[in-house]
Amino acid sequence: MSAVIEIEGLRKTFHSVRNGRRVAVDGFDLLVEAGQIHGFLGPNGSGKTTTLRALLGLVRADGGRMSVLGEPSPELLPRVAGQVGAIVESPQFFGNFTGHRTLRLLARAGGVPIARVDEALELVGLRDRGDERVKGYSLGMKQRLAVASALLKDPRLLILDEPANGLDPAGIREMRDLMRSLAATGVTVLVSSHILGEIQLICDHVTIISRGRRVAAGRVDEVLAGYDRHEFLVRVAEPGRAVELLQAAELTAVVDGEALMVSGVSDPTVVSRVLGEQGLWVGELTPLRPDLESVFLELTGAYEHSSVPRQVDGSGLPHADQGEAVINLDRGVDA
Ligand SMILES: Nc1ncnc2c1ncn2[C@@H]1O[C@H](COP(=O)(O)OP(=O)(O)OP(=O)(O)O)[C@@H](O)[C@H]1O
Repeated sequence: MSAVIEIEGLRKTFHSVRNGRRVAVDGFDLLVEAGQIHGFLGPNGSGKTTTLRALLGLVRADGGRMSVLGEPSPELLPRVAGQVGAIVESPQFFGNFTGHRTLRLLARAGGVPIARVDEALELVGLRDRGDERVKGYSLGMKQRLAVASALLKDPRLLILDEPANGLDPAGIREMRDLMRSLAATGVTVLVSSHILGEIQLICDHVTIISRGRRVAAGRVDEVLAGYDRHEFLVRVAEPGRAVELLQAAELTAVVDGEALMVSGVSDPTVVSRVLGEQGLWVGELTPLRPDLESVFLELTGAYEHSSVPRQVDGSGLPHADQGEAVINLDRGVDA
């Protein structure tokens, strides 16, 4: 797989008279490969937006190397900007313009064929509503119009910062379906979010950031597997006696309410055999798999209170000595 985004050792500190010195990104690494739907997860203020803005040349990084589609970013980002769609700040649209007119203007400004407007509206499911004024759109429709604007260029890479923000469950579902259908067409998607369930449903890969540092990265199932304690919830008639029997069989078991928890179990049939042999019949034996939320809380919650978050091993991250892509968001570069 080829790298679509590579970030290595990104650093950014903001200085202001009021807040003093604030380290937003502290040696952060990110690798997004072609075809991935990559979730970029982190608590509020952990550095997600700053990372994306630095990647796109909207804020000047203090250190580190970045590339987009093989071009060093932000220096050579313009070379690939036409292949990158990004929504890093919620775009503002004129309420009195229709969705179609909005995209026509953007297409003209960006040198994109007007025929692409209908295609983009189709892709985000707004083809039938394109002639309505934007002020009548729901928030979810406005978000989809924003995605359509990023799709005008027919990008190979789509970067979305918190696209589900402010959406109701139906809007979130629409956004999820949209990302899936885009990925099915071969677009690589990097999506930042703090809505963990969504990331778990949509993304195949994830990078978790805490206090400006990467604390986990990889395939979602592999990241989760790393936190699997092989725990099972067991229901039997006599939990106290069951715990004694399991402990005697050298298993780790504790009473948990009316059930018991057994951990470190590689083969759950051992649990039912040990108990069954003593006449205790197992009524339920449920594996307790970690979800992204528990992993996220463990990684970010715990480290929020430690002095320095652990930086995960950056192995597998090639040095970013190639190029990048830039997005025209009509913004200046923050110092
Ligand atoms: N322009 C700025 N000036 C000063 N500090 C900033 C600026 N932009 C971001 N920060 C600070 O940098 C840190 C990281 O912010 P950032 O917006 O990148 O986080 P985030 O993960 O995107 O958060 P959220 O999910 O709340 O958007 C925060 O402490 C924030 O206050």
